[in-house]
Amino acid sequence: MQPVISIRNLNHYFGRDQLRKQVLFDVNLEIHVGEIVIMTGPSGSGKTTLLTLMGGLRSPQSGSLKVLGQELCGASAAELTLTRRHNGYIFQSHNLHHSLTALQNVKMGLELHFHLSLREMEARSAEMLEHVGLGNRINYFPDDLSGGQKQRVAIARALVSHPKIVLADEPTAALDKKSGRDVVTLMQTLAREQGCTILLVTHDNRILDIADRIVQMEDGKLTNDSVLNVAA
Ligand SMILES: Nc1ncnc2c1ncn2[C@@H]1O[C@H](COP(=O)(O)OP(=O)(O)OP(=O)(O)O)[C@@H](O)[C@H]1O
Repeated sequence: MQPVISIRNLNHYFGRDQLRKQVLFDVNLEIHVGEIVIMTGPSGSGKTTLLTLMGGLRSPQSGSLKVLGQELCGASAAELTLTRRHNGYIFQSHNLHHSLTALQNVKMGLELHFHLSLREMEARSAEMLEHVGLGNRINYFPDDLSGGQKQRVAIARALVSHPKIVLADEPTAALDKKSGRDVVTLMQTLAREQGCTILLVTHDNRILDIADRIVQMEDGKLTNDSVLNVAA
């Protein structure tokens, strides 16, 4: 079966001329449908850069990076935008809109899905909030929710459109041990239900066991790729 993400000889540079600095070196990686892959590595090793390239949030410069069969290296802005629509994103600081309720925040995850009516969007968003255990908080604003609850709203927003790929950057960094654990277990359950693929960047050793595979980044290079839950 074709990998969901296929990366070959990917290099990436920031800056120009004398300030040009290489941050990714000859990265090769394949991620398959339904896999949960965790990427770890020291600060500044290039994890977020790689994640944003895979998500179509920045343009790959050299090598090959295919997402769902689409080559992103040399892709147009319109093609990158299309790629972004296949993805759900979850970030460290949840990025919720403070002036919108939980329901309105989740509904934003459906706004590019033009075939749905407003009523359908609201119904699906409410159902998703129910699913993440916040059925009784749908009209709360983010400031009235705990850190773990906010992150669950962010998960609901990322998954409400049933994306094929979920990219998560340090989703537990701002959470205590129990909330962090709850959040990743929830991501794992939803991903299994929806058959989506997760790539999760983390420094949090407490959640490594949810991964099928752990890849290690060091100084812009992938140094290790270990398969864990072979039988899972
Ligand atoms: N927009 C940018 N312009 C210039 N350099 C950048 C930019 N973004 C990242 N870098 C540099 O690229 C390298 C990799 O950064 P990146 O954020 O990908 O690392 P990381 O492994 O995600 O780090 P952390 O774990 O601290 O988030 C670092 O040296 C960083 O300073």
